[in-house]
Amino acid sequence: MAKVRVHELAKELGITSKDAVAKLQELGEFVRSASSTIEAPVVKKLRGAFPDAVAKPATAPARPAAPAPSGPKPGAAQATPEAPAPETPAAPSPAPAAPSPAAPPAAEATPQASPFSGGSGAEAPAAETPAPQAQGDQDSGNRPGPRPATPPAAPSAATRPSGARPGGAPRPGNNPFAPSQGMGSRRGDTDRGADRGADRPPRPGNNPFAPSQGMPRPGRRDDTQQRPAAGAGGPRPAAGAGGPRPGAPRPGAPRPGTPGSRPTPGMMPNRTERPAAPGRGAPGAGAGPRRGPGGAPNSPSGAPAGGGFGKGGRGRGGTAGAFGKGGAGRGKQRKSKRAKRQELEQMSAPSLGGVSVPRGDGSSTVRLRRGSSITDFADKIEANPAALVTVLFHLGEMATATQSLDEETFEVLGTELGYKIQVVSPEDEERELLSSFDIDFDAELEAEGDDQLEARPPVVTVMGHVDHGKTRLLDAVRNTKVVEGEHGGITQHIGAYQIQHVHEDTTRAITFIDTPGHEAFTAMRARGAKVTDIAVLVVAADDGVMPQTVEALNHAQAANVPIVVAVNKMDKEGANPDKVKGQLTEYGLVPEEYGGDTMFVHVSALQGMGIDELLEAVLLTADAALDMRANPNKDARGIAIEANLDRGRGAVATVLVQSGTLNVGDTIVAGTAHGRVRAMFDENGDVVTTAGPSRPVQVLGLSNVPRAGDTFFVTDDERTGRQIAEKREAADRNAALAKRRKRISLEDFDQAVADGKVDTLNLILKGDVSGAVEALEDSLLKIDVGEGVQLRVIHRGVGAITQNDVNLATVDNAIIIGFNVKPAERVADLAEREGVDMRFYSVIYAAIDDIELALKGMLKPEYEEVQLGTAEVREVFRSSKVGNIAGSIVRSGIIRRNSRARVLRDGKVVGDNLSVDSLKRFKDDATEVRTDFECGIGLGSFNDVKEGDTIETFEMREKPRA
Ligand SMILES: Nc1nc2c(ncn2[C@@H]2O[C@H](COP(=O)(O)OP(=O)(O)OP(=O)(O)O)[C@@H](O)[C@H]2O)c(=O)[nH]1
Repeated sequence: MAKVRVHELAKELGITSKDAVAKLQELGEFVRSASSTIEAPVVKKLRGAFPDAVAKPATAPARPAAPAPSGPKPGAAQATPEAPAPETPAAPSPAPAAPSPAAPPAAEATPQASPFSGGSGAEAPAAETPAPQAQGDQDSGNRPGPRPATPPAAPSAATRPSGARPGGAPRPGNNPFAPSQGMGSRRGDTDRGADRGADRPPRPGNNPFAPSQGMPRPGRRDDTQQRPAAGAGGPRPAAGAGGPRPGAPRPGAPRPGTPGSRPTPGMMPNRTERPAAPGRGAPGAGAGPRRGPGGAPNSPSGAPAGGGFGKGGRGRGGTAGAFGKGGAGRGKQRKSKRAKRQELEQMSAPSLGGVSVPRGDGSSTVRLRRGSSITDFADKIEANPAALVTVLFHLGEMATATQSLDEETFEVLGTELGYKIQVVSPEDEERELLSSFDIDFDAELEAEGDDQLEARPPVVTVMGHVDHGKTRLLDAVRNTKVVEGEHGGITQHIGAYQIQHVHEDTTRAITFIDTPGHEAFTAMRARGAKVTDIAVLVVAADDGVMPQTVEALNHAQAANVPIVVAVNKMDKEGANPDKVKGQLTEYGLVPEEYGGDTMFVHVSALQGMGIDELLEAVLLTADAALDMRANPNKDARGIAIEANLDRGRGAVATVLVQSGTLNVGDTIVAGTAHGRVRAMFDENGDVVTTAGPSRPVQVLGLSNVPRAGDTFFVTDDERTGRQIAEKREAADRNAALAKRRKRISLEDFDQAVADGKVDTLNLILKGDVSGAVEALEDSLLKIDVGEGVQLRVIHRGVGAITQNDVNLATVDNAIIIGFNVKPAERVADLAEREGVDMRFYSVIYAAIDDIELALKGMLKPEYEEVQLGTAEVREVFRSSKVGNIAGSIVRSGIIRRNSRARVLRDGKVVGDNLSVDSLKRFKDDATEVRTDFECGIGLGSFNDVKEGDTIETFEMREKPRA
């Protein structure tokens, strides 16, 4: 005969299992739980201990003493207030009472069960534990209580064997868990069966833990419990029935292995109760609480059916859901962990604009190349680019994820997120690029000893105010020397030339950059190139110091270039060199006779007077202030001075060798151009085969045209040259994209001031006549600009807007005002590339108004509607896919895809604010269709188009002011 179980005996004796277990322990007999089997002598002992006990039939109705089980449960006491009801119904079944010694935790689990009843059970973690057996019956498990429960119930049944129920005498041979009876494999059934124990208690000998019955081994149960993936998504609840097992996480405590201090989603306030759910406890315990609360609503009588999941779907759902999670296998569980980790990360990240992005510690530096985009930045900090776009938007800047951004924008974003942004300077970028090819010019220079250096000619740039005679002076120098030289005459202009001058009985060479004005200087400086050793500042003696004179000297001084002043037009009447000297003293150029160190030379470019003195002064200044030496015995390095594309010869570049010697046949890379030097010419058009330091030569053989200021050097092979050129090109492209965003524009000037980016509105004024320019400047300077902001005209001039103006605007963040003048196309392109705002006016007051409004932050762009074309609808084709297509003929102008549109019928607007979403010529997509051509026009979701309608297309253009 099968051994009897404690609860069966308890029932027989009319006592609770708990009492039975307690008594047994008292008697010195150790039993693990109410479901433990006991030997005959022990049975006898227990019977002896309750001599008066009257055995009750197993089928007897639940004892009214039912509460007893819940009573002793410590957990019951802790049951959440909302869930008292469940406790009572739970009572009928003493099973959950789990008074068995093995189940002390169950007691605690009970209160934890209450959340089930609380309705949050949908995610009841309880389910996790029994999961192994849940195998796929998630659905049914999710359904409300009345449905037959799913099989994995076994574990719960295990700990609350139905036999424990009062009166639930085991029916021999009846195995409620047996699959053969259509129950055993379904968890709900088992639960129910357990609850229903009074009716169908498992017969003695029936082992609900038997793996053969699809139940988890007790041992496995623990395994399951230890699995961290709390199905409910919250922190693992205390091990269900087992209460907090040693080593098991406290309810609400972070999971082991998770960053303990960080909150988990499950710890969020609205979920705090969930962890208290028992589900993850030992199966039995889990069942207990579930049944407890559940019993009430569904089965007032405490009838088992649905009792265990009394709270209907919630309880069950929770169980099944948890089963589902747990039972769905490790894959699902892992996913859950991952999801949680992500959630955790999200929670620890700052949220701006509703998105979460990782935050830096304020000191971590992120290096970005010029022209980097949000995506590049996101890559570096492992963030979602879209989230960064949102953050930036909330910081008041709009950009797409792939749009190149300028340094300021990155700084704003970086500061917000706790990162220091370091946009690599062009020089650093170049250095990094070259170091990736094992080229380090700095180290090379340092390694050069004095013995390797040889004297080289100074390189001179002539600068000065417009019309003060720069060109004439350069010509004078060249002509004088050419006349004196052996050559028949200079045949071409190559951007630079070298002359020889006898100085203190030695013939010395001087190289002149033959590009008058600031152009070469500013353009090269803008690229970080230093070509000029000495600047000759030309000041017309009859005109004195003018704004561009000041600008020129400012540039030269900023570049640390010594200045020699050529006081020109000395032949003219009214020439007043002393006035010039006096004026320049104010700018730090003090003549030697006044005790300073600046050489002033009186010249007349027109008459060729004072040229030798000027050259003398240049050499003296060079000797005094500079170390004019370079190593000629190495591969050449230098700078491109100017370049052009020649029809017959291809790219022709004038380069100035700065150190080393350039030879025909060398492979060079100059900016984004590369190639082998096919031939070299000097300024006289003569072929040269070598060019040493400070020597300008024209070079043939480059792949394309380098820009003025691009550095060049000799590479070991063509491949290296090509690779460097390509990398530079990519970097330039990015940088150019970054600049597309306007540096500063009138519309956003107030914002720039508010952001502290600027405090001065720099203007460059260009006009058709000097009177207008002066009048404009006077009026502008009279504008009341308010506090904290300044208005500065950094340059004014007569004539078209030149590249030089744009370069100046680039350097000084200025806005160019054109009064009755426009820039040449290439200049406009340059301005576009450099992000320089240019504005054109023909009425002075309009310009003044705009500047005034900009300073007050009130200048906003105005748009006007410009009609593009009209089309007459001839036939409407209906398409379920793309909506109606208007087969039309263009009557005027053009119909352009994506332009705005409206539909007119008998002169009345029947559809407005539309856009030409699709445009076809026959079957082909078209960007635009011209007058008298037929086309198919799709107006998006607007389908109310009819034959005879007119489709009018237009676009909004920024209205020119003035
Ligand atoms: N009398 C006199 N006229 C001179 C002298 N140098 C230049 N000029 C005249 O001044 C005018 C301007 O000379 P440029 O050499 O074109 O002046 P610039 O500074 O190069 O002018 P931009 O190229 O417009 O900046 C010309 O008409 C010259 O003939 C000089 O020494 N004496």
